[in-house]
Amino acid sequence: MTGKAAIIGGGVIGGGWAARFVLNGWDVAVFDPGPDAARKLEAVLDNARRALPGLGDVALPPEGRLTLCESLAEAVVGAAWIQESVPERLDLKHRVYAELAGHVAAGAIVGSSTSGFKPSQLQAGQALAGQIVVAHPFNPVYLLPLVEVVGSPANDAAMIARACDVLRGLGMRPLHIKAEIDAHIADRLLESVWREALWLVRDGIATTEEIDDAIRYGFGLRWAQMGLFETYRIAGGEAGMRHFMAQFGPALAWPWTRLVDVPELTEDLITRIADQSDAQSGAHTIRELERIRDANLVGMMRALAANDWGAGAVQNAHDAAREDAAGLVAHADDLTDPGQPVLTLTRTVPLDWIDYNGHMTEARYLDAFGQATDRLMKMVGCDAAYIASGGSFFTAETHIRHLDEVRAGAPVTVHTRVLAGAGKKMHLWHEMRSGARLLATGEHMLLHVDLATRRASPPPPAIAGPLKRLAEAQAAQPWPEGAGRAVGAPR
Ligand SMILES: NC(=O)C1=CN([C@@H]2O[C@H](COP(=O)(O)OP(=O)(O)OC[C@H]3O[C@@H](n4cnc5c(N)ncnc54)[C@H](O)[C@@H]3O)[C@@H](O)[C@H]2O)C=CC1
Ligand SMILES: C[N+](C)(C)CC(=O)CC(=O)[O-]
Repeated sequence: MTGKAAIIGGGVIGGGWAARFVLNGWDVAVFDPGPDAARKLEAVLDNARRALPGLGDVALPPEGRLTLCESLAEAVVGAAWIQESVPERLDLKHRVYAELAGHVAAGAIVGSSTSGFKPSQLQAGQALAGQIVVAHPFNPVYLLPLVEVVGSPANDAAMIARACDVLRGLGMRPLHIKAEIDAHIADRLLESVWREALWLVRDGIATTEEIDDAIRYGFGLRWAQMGLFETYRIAGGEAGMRHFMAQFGPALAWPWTRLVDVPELTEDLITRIADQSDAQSGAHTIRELERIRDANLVGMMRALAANDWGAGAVQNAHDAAREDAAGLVAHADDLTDPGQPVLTLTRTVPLDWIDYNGHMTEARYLDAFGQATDRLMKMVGCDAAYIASGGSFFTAETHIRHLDEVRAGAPVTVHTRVLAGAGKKMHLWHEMRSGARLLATGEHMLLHVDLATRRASPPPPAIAGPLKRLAEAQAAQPWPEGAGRAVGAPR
């Protein structure tokens, strides 16, 4: 699902929204009267282009068109989604909604990025009330999937469901919060940790860096993949959550937190925090820190995707929903021209595939060819259900030729030929390209295996049939240059 989105306010968050929409194929119009808006928007987009396209295993659609508009009215013409991302001031947000009222289409959704206002506060006195909904994202909006969606009685359920569908189409994870509350869910949690941290700095107990270390070397990593309660369930040992509650429940009555108290943000405290933060991170510009953060997030989220877990599972669902549009065919018998090499991979080189030479590292060629092999297996019927039933293919031999280099952010495809597919054997030939450039070839011999005995065995007809048909259809193609070759000079 694509269309046109209008972003009102193109700062940290509006810029992130613009990037998420545009990189998912939407046309985007931004209105921001700030003098520096165009430069800041480009800087966010540059970083987003570097990080997001490689996050998933399936290529994103071609980028939409991005326009910076002179007026709010111009930006919202024809927009199906308007995302208000102006500063966190209710009077300002109200002024924006009032101006939108004459220009927004009847079915359009007006999402607000507000960190803390309730939807009924945003909607109060507004002609567009029924169209306004909280859509609270997390920075960087182009990478993090969570978006808190909060409506009020003024919104009908179908509109909220439609809003969630649009957000899912952008690869996001809408969390529909059923009751209105100041600061929604996530900012309540963040605010409580922040308050506690401010006390620790104010009282001279820890520096900003020590507090960050306490998070990032420990529980921050746990939270990133399991959150709070699932983590504590495990901390209760085999007896689980009840035991955890019994052990740590009494601590709730002890002075472990100053949560109800807020330290006064005196000039002295602000200066202390700003100075400590400069000492901690001042060696990097904000844009450099964003790139470091993005590379870390991409690596972590791709690790989560490998386990189909949490934020990684959201990315996998987005990839799966995009397969058709990216030209990937589900089953070999559905190919329009099975005589041609089959598209088995179309993706962007992700940040975590790059090595010290500044190009895609050798192990990732095998990773990419492995993904292509997995798809070919699936296409001939060797899918997850079949593997769970006790059969699969094992790779017996691989020969990769590295012919040209490729850098992060480059689009790559793999097309695959079945050189032989009979009996227990499946002989594959992969060609990896970036555009017309041939980057690598991969030749792989696989054997069908009975997973109970771990021994080679002939595949059942449901797999042998499609594999044989594909091999026969491609047999007329000339033998690929380089196939069957040994490494090094002939002896
Ligand atoms: N910064 C963050 O970490 C997060 C912020 N938010 C929320 O997103 C919203 C925006 O915050 P940021 O992007 O951080 O602020 P920001 O200050 O980076 O950007 C706000 C932008 O709005 C523009 N602006 C001001 N008045 C405008 C108007 N009348 N029409 C159009 N544009 C106008 C400004 O020129 C500026 O570029 C706030 O509601 C905030 O609570 C939500 C999630 C995270
Ligand atoms: C600090 N903050 C309240 C603006 C944070 C958010 O709203 C969400 C985030 O990205 O952390």
